Amino acid sequence: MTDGNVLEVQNLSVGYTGVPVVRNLGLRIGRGEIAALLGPNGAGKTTTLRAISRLLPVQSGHILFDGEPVTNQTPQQVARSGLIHMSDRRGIFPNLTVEEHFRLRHRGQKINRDIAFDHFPVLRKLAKRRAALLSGGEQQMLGLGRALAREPKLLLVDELSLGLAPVIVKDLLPVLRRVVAETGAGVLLVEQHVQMALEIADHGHVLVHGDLAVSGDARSLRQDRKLIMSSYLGERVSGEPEVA
Ligand SMILES: Nc1ncnc2c1ncn2[C@@H]1O[C@H](COP(=O)(O)OP(=O)(O)OP(=O)(O)O)[C@@H](O)[C@H]1O
Repeated sequence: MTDGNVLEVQNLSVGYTGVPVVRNLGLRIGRGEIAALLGPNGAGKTTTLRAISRLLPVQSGHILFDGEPVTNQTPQQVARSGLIHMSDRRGIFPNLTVEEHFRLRHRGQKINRDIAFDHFPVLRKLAKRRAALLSGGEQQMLGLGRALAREPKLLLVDELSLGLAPVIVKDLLPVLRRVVAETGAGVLLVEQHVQMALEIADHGHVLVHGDLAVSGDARSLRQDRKLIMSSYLGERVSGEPEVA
């Protein structure tokens, strides 16, 4: 394993039909690190993930994955190099069994089912069950298990918690901590549960209306709820937030 950043985003602007919704974004993720990308609805979090996994064209700026510029690469190329995007749609096929999900290739890649089953032993027991009959939490384990089974160097996770009870999310998030510790992968996590995300992340970034409002280490951000809240509300966040 070499030192350095698994992801470096420099001055990234990206959007739709030529109109940027994220502007001049900069962030880095080192090997074995988790970064939480936070912010209110419509801030541009999903758009940022889609640009990094090359699903959206970049308007300006650079994306370096594992030290290599990937701004001109396709989603297939970056996925083959280990940049795995778990979208909020989860990649679940209701009529396929759990086991069949691991026989599907993803963008031509083989999937190592045992990695998923080791992280989520319950999936082994549910191997013959159709995905449509799984609970929301089990489906999310399947989606995350499938992403992990592709042995990511960088994993982008969009709203793992979508539609799930907080207690289930609390069980799922620590798996990411274990994965980065064991494999040296990096994770960029978009999450609505701010405190939970900051508990497992190393760094936090708050995006508001497409601009980075706050960046810092997760522990400090966790202790500064006022700063996070005022940034979500689009208030002044440089220096001391103005809190009544
Ligand atoms: N396909 C699209 N075409 C045009 N505009 C879009 C498209 N997808 C998203 N947008 C707009 O881009 C902006 C950012 O959306 P994005 O989904 O990235 O935000 P988000 O921070 O992920 O929010 P949420 O938490 O609600 O998912 C929003 O104003 C949204 O309406």
